Amino acid sequence: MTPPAELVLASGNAGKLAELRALLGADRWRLRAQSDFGLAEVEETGLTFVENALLKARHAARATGLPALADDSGLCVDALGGAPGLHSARYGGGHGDAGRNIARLLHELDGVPDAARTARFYCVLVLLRAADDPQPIIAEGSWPGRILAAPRGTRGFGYDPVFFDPEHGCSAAELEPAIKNAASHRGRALAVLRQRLPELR
Ligand SMILES: O=c1nc[nH]c2c1ncn2[C@H]1C[C@H](O)[C@@H](COP(=O)(O)OP(=O)(O)OP(=O)(O)O)O1
Ligand SMILES: [Mg+2]
Repeated sequence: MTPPAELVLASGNAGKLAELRALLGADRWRLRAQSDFGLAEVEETGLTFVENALLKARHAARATGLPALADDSGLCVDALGGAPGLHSARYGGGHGDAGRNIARLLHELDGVPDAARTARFYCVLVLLRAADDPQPIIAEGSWPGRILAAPRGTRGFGYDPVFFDPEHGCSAAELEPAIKNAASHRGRALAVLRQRLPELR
């Protein structure tokens, strides 16, 4: 039995690492956190989710010499013209401060009726087999829902407490991790990535 191949996750987000580890399974790939290598986060100067994910994957692959998987994702709210979108991590002013991000989102949506609070989580995954891989594998996934008036649930991370999943009738933060992974933008993107990379099947 060949040992699982090592893959560095080009992310500083513990919630993404946990979900991608669960989604990939430990038998075929050993997903290493970039923090294991003391890697600082790269500045996300891209104008699209794809560009940012490519930036992150290239940076981690170069620094570690390993194949790299990056995730750039965000919450796109229709009533806000798709915002916070690419800027989801810094929407509240800090970086990755879910409390401030949610507080600003609820403020911006104050008075907007339920029917007009539609949104979707969006995720782009990029896998590079090596830093100079000329054919990055790119996959995307989208999860439709709507924004609650107040947070519900304690599971997951980021905007999960205010993201209502109509299919399950609860917030993403009220879902068991395996159920969220089966429904989420990240789970859907990984399913597409698997189809494009035999080694992931
Ligand atoms: O399943 C999710 N459930 C809740 N919130 C989520 C999810 N997926 C992304 N998000 C939010 C978190 C962050 O505010 C932004 C991603 O920003 P994004 O730059 O891709 O991630 P990040 O800065 O947290 O870590 P990193 O860039 O190192 O991967 O969207
Ligand atoms: Mg980021």
